[in-house]
Amino acid sequence: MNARDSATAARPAGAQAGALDYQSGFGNEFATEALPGALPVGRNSPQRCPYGLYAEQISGTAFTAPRGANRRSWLYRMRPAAVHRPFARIDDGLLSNDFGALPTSPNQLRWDPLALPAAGESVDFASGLATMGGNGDPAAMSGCAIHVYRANASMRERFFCDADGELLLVPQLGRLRLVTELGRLEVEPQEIAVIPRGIRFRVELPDLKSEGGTLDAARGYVCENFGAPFRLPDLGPIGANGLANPRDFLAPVAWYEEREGDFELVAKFLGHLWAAPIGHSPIDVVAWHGNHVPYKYDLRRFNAIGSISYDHPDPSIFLVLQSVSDTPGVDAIDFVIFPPRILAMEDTFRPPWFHRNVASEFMGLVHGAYDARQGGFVPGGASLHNCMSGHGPDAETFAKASVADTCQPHYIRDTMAFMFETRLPIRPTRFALEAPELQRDYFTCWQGLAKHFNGQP
Ligand SMILES: O=C(O)Cc1cc(O)ccc1O
Ligand SMILES: [Fe+2]
Repeated sequence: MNARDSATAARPAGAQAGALDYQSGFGNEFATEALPGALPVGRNSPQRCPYGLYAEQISGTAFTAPRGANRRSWLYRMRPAAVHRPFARIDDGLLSNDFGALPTSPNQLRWDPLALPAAGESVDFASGLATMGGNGDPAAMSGCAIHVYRANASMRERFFCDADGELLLVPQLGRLRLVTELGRLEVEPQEIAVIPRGIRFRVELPDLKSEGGTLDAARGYVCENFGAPFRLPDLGPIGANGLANPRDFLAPVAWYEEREGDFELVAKFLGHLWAAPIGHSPIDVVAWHGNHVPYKYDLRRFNAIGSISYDHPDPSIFLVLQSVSDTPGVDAIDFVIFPPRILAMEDTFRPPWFHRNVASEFMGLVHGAYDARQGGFVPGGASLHNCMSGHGPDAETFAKASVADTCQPHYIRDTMAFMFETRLPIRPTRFALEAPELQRDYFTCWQGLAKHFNGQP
């Protein structure tokens, strides 16, 4: 096997080995080259590209999508993406888009952190994906699947790509180093990454003991978005700044590896996994430009906006990214976070209110504790409150918050919960419903909410 990469070939003077470079801004028209002059100037497809590279376009939206929503990138690479042997079906493992396999109940559901791979088995990111639930259909390009990944091996000879949707990755345990066609990104817990539909990548796990770190395995959550690519929401009366600010989104710079060998390209297509032999690394893009790009975002940079008078606002105030549906004002998916913040509302029951929503809520916890439910929801765990399922603070939280001093600010520190909130109900998979981690007694957290009504005002 012959191997070379662009960090060793073209590291700028003074750049630290291992530290990655990024370009900043959400949805920008980026331009980057790992070798000087590799990016054609003034046209996308010259008769002969510099360095003998091939020009290739990848589109993420319809060619005719309005300019503000249009996503595509031009890649200048050693071999076109077409160069691989035919794909054949492989075992889907715990990945599934069969969302109707078991009846979806209206019950509140919650899971303990999902078990990490056993020491004896080698599981990489692609084979460690387990689907918790989802809705819609990748063939209809609408809806989403919600997965967890549990992995204890880096991908080096295997590459993954998802034709069914873009991948929103939420690491909870251990960093991910995403080596993509467009360059490299490193994300740690409390950061997220988005890999656009179709982009090929492999995942290294730098925190594993086998890689010089301290962990036996990595774990995190994934929202696989079959529909319109995630975008930043409009801010309305909030103004020109706030929530997730565009400049905090980071895209990679061009980076390539020149490797030949007996590699495998795994593709997710129409809900199933396929694999093709490939004789070279597809991470061979020397230069690119465009806006169909992977990106990362540090959730700790989120500018949380809330009530400074009274009442607990709707959680849409914590919207990071949205995937819009065909109905104006109704998102197919909202990615919402519950970051550290200061509660100042006076004469208010400050935690989330009791509620039933038309949208469906899958929640995960990356760090710390969640203010609405004191016990049982722990980092790496998950909950699902589907359309119209009643939920809210547990009995313990209700008791405390009902007598709290609301003349004092309350500092919520050390927390990072998130929600994949979807327009359609989320149907849990067989894996999720039969998992030993499913908390069969979850409903009991509300049973202590006694009747206090006594006919007196
Ligand atoms: O159910 C939850 O804990 C999430 C949530 C939080 C909030 O502040 C308001 C509504 C809501 O669904
Ligand atoms: Fe909720």
